[in-house]
Amino acid sequence: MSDAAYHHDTPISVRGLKNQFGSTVVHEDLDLDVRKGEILGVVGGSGTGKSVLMRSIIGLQRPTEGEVEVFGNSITEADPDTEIGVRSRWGVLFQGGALFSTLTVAENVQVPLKKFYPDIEPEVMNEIARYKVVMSGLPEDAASKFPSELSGGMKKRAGLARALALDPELLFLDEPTAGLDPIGAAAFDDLTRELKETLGLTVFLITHDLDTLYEICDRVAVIADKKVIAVGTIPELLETEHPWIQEYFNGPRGRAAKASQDRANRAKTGDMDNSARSGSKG
Ligand SMILES: Nc1ncnc2c1ncn2[C@@H]1O[C@H](COP(=O)(O)OP(=O)(O)OP(=O)(O)O)[C@@H](O)[C@H]1O
Repeated sequence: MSDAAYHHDTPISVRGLKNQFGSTVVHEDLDLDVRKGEILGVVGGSGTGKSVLMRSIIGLQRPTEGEVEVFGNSITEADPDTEIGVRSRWGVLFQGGALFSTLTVAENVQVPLKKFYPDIEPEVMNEIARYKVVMSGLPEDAASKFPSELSGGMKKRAGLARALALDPELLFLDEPTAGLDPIGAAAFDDLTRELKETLGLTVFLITHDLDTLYEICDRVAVIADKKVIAVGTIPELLETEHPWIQEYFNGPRGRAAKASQDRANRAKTGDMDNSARSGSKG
């Protein structure tokens, strides 16, 4: 494949990544490609460095070694201008939403707009913010509320509205369903899938939620032993012998999530009307 075609099909490419904090090596020789238009689930035990990987990709964490490219631009060696250009092409939902508590939801959504397009008229800013709020499944009146007035699920949606502010091509979600009840989590999964389909987004999604993996992820990358040890569809992953993968997907929670998806698939084809979420949370 030519370089240009590769970058077009592979918006994120990580090669030989190393991250070390003091004497603790979190990543060593980690490689990962994210394909255009996919939802890639990223899993791994606690502390395996999923968030550090995401921070390395979006340029918040300078790696000890290795190369990260986003849309063919080096993040690791970016000069400040390219970095800014690339940054406007992605949106990030951090763990817990990370909203500014002294700003309303609409003002939170406007933070990236003001940073990248400071000359937009205030009325247009307000209009865009309202549109993103509704697109994220919040009632329109949520725009004027403060984060403290929102439920956990609404805060996630507000964080998502902010992540969508700049019409990104790439969306980073760090444990979006953590702390949501099973119905709220399923609704958030549906929204993620809908946004991917309607906006053509590529999604990098860190999760412990097996239902999310089964329901919406096109492929799953597994982090263990400081690397991405496997990446593929869940059936492909199950063919590998790695004990962590086997325990994760074939353990009781993994089996419950699979059974729940099988039921949902049968319901879709009319066999049975039961699409209950397994409720398994990591
Ligand atoms: N800025 C930092 N300074 C020192 N150590 C750090 C820093 N950031 C992360 N770490 C360490 O790197 C390791 C990986 O952290 P990270 O938050 O990426 O894990 P994770 O896989 O996202 O975990 P979890 O599933 O629990 O959220 C942890 O041991 C953490 O303490």
